[in-house]
Amino acid sequence: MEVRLKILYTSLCHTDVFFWEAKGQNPLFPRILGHEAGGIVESIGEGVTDVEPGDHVLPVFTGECKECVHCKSEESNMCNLLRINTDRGVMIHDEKSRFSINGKPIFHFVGTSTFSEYTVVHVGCVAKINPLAPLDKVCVLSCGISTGLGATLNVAKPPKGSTVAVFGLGAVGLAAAEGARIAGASRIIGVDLNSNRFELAKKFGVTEFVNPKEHNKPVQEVIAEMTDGGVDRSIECTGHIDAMISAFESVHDGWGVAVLVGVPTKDAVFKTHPINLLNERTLKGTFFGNYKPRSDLPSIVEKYMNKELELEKFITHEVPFTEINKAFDYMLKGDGLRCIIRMDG
Ligand SMILES: NC(=O)c1ccc[n+]([C@@H]2O[C@H](COP(=O)([O-])OP(=O)(O)OC[C@H]3O[C@@H](n4cnc5c(N)ncnc54)[C@H](O)[C@@H]3O)[C@@H](O)[C@H]2O)c1
Ligand SMILES: CCCCCCO
Ligand SMILES: [Zn+2]
Ligand SMILES: [Zn+2]
Repeated sequence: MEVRLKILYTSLCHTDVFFWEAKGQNPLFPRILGHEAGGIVESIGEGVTDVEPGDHVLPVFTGECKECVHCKSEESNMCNLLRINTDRGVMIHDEKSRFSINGKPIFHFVGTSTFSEYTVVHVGCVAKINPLAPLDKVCVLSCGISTGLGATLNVAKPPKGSTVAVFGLGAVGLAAAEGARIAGASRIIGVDLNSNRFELAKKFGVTEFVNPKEHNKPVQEVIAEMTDGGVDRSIECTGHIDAMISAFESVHDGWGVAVLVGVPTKDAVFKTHPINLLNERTLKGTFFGNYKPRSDLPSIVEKYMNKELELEKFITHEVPFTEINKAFDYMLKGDGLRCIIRMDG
């Protein structure tokens, strides 16, 4: 059930950085990071029937076996067999790694490990896509852009004309904002500690900006004042617990819905007074925007091919693989959105 992929393009998501730093995550080294990518099937293993060598594919950090109760549910993408597991550094079939140096194993990362010219993944973690789709563009759909878009369209579901706040204006957050724009939100309020994000955010429909550092009161109070009691929907895309709590407490009582997307540190605790829930605010979360990777990704790629979805505006840098550290530098400096890493260089 495994396939070997030749990775042509990969890009850096902040999740890679969090697990590379391993400050708030369990360390598991040496491991090959990377999970947002595009490539071609180089060879297939026993049991594989859905793809064949030469197919263009997107690997995904959370898979779809199509057999379990989650895969058969219309509401869940949390596959029992292949759902995301950040602490597993081996393949599920034999609990061994497919990578080694001098006989010593190198661990996998979320079943993808795309910072490599070749990688091995479970076929359930591979979405076969239109071979005409440019892999250096659609690779960003294999994580961040689909996640942000889906967090809004599939999970927050803002009604037309509603108000939406997006916390964290990186690629994932701006994909969430794009989802709000597509859904017809009347106001999209961007929240970020880095005011340099605000200019670029305008391209994604963000029209109002709040930097929590510029206020001497909690940002949820600032947003409540701006919106007569709170926004209808909020999406958090930062990975920081303070922003998660603020995103929840910034939605309107009675009907507001907050969606958590950011990857929390292992010791994070979500603290809010229960009355904030009793007042009929709803708190949700999502991996991969609730998309089923193999079933849904091909049609999202088609939306891009049909010019119903823009991806170029999420791509701000490109480097050869030999200069991958520049991608980390850009992200750690908050410079740009997605940096494409070309595996041919
Ligand atoms: N749930 C999922 O399936 C999924 C998928 C992809 C990424 N993620 C997570 O989404 C988050 C965003 O990823 P990204 O690649 O867009 O990262 P990014 O670094 O490009 O963007 C994050 C943004 O959040 C801002 N920020 C940080 N702390 C903040 C705070 N307290 N208040 C307001 N803004 C704050 C940063 O300034 C930055 O602009 C990360 O935590 C990543 O791990 C989750
Ligand atoms: C808990 C890790 C979630 C990772 C999502 C892919 O960026
Ligand atoms: Zn990611
Ligand atoms: Zn399943």
